[in-house]
Amino acid sequence: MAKSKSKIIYTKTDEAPALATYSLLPIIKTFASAADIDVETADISLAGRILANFPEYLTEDQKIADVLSELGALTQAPETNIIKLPNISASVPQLRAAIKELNEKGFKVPEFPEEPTNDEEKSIRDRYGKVLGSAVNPVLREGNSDRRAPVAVKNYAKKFPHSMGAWSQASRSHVAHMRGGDFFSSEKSVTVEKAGHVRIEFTDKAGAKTVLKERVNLLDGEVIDGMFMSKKALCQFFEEQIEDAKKTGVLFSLHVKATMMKVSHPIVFGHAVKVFYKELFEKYSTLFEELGVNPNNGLGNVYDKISTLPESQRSEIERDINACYTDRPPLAMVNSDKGISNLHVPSDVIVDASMPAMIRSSGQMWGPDGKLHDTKAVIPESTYATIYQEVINFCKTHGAFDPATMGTVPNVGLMAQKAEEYGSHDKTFEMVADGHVQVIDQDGNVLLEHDVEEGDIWRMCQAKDEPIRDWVKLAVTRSRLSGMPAIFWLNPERPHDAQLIKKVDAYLQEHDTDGLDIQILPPVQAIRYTMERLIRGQDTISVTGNVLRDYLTDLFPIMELGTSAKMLSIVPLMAGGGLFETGAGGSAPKHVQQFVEEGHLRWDSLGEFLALAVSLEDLGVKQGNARAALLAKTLDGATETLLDNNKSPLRKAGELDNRGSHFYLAMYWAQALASQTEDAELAAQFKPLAEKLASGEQAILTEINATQSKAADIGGYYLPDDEKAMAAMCPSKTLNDALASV
Ligand SMILES: NC(=O)C1=CN([C@@H]2O[C@H](COP(=O)(O)OP(=O)(O)OC[C@H]3O[C@@H](n4cnc5c(N)ncnc54)[C@H](OP(=O)(O)O)[C@@H]3O)[C@@H](O)[C@H]2O)C=CC1
Ligand SMILES: O=C(O)CCC(=O)C(=O)O
Ligand SMILES: [Mg+2]
Repeated sequence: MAKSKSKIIYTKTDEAPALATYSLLPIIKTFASAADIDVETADISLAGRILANFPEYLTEDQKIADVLSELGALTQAPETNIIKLPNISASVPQLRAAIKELNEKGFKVPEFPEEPTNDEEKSIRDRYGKVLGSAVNPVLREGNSDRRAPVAVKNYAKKFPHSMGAWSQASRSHVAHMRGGDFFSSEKSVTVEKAGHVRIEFTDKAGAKTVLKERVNLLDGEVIDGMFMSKKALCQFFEEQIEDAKKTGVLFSLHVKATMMKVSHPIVFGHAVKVFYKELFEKYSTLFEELGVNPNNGLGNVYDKISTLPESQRSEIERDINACYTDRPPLAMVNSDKGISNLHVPSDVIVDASMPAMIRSSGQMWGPDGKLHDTKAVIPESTYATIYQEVINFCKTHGAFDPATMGTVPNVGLMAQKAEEYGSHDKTFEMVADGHVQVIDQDGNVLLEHDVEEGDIWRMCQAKDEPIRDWVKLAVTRSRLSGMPAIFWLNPERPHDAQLIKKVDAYLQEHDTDGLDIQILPPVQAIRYTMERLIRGQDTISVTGNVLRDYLTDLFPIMELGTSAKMLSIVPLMAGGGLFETGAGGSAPKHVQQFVEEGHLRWDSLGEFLALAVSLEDLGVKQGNARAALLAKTLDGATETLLDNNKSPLRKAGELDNRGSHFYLAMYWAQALASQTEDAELAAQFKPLAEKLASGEQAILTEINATQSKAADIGGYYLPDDEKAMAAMCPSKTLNDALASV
């Protein structure tokens, strides 16, 4: 029987990585075809996902398949090999902007009904709910997370350390979190022995019952948690922190994850907006109600909604917005030139990336005056906020970390099957009245319960047993392979962690841990221990739940490497396949802005190079494709050469950018293939390309440079025009012709 072709699925996403793909994919396809590998693209962009969910609004030729669901199904097949680039986890303002662009391009998808008034609108709202926020990653991540800095990348960072802002002991920057009334203080957790199901029920003060969720299926040994955040405590906390920032003269900044925690965090964000602009929301409560202002979408939503009002009324409101600032502390700014603050939209400041960026800049953020200032970083939920204060304390005592000498902190993260908080969205509810929430099993036993008040955010989380077992195994495997200690960041005083610790203790027995240093420490101690080692150049694996996975895989890489985009980010799928994520960062919206204005894309595709190499290696091992293995080896060599020769993109127009960097990768890869001796046929195939690229170097760079320092037209933001984007991203005829000749 003929051996079936190997296949890599390469995702088409959004913003900077999508732009980079126009330039990188032709190179990847050229090389992969030599090993008989099909590289198939899969559109999981925000625009693509909107179109796939509303076929009946589209003409026949506008319809596209629901690729995300197809990929989700494929994660269960052992031969699956997916390269996943970062995508937009859309906030409501982003979703609206994408819908508007699609409408303008003739795709008649419906408006997003924020407050549906009839069944049809409700159904549209629900369907958009599947597109909103972090809607891709949880579908594809059917395995746990293995994120680390490859040795070559780490060595490069040590040799050419990026800048780190100095820390002063006099810094007044700090983290503020709640001391009560948050999820941490109300968490309850149980492990269910046998598979079954639960329902979530709310009973109001008058005894009337509402079923919040009819059925949640549970597997043997599943850990479930219930918890809530008190609206009163949260708003009081915001009030106190705003006052304190004003009194002490530091910037006020809010760090949440409204994109990934797509139900609970927009509500938290909205309360911050309402408290900060209290006088405004009080004075205009009726008008804002009529206009449909939703503070959960930020102050930007107020500006949007009042834009239709007559000039005089609008300027009065704008004056009142400005008046709020006199009694309030200065806000941390996203763009001080344009007056965009931290509270403008919920997707501009995302805690995983924003806190490390602040720590890297001496604990400071940009103020309204366009200067850096000490900052109060408000992270309401205390469960994980405490680790950032530890980092700040550490930097104040020891100074900034030094990328030239510091060790590394890889992460093994519990992530599979929507583990923990990041899978809680369909079980998160904003309480409509005071009352009582219960989680009741199939036999009528109450497993979890809480007294709640109107406006509280209640949620249930799940962590399944098999993923936990697989996570423990991955931690042991990584510790064995790397020789590094592995620390489970679990707090015995936290109910959920106490359940996990029992399982970790039990599952560790299934492995040979002789000679390994495996410990369980609460997060605050774990980070202290890790940092003490880190400044001595020692490496420590963090083994964490899903939220800390997210936080730490930006925090440490941003300090160690300058960006988390340079991480190897592997998800060994539990069904046997592989999901290879390209770094741990996001889709870098600022880079697109620069490309469109200046024709320079500073996006570094190193994450893509690394992911491609492990994806090829996986095909080599699992499908016995020797040429794939050779491509992997030579690609790794080419990436190292690229780093050694400093051919990563630089920041300014006129310097080497993403496209130029891709050219160098292609040249080094072709040269590595041409000079290897394991496969003479392959060497002969790539020799002419290697020669053409080497002799064409100046011409290629000149052709790319000619497009720099001027605006680039990509024909759209959420749905770029393929032809225009391709032309903008592949401007070198010499390079295009050379690739086509293979
Ligand atoms: N896996 C996924 O799908 C993920 C998706 N996201 C989504 O991405 C979007 C943006 O998120 P945000 O929090 O701003 O985080 P990003 O990681 O996208 O951006 C923060 C900064 O990190 C730097 N950066 C990130 N990637 C690269 C790269 N490849 N090369 C060079 N620099 C890079 C850039 O710094 P500088 O500007 O200094 O160059 C960038 O401005 C959001 O929609 C978010 O939901 C976020 C995380 C993961
Ligand atoms: O899915 C998302 O919204 C972000 C994912 C992320 O930040 C991560 O995996 O590190
Ligand atoms: Mg992250």
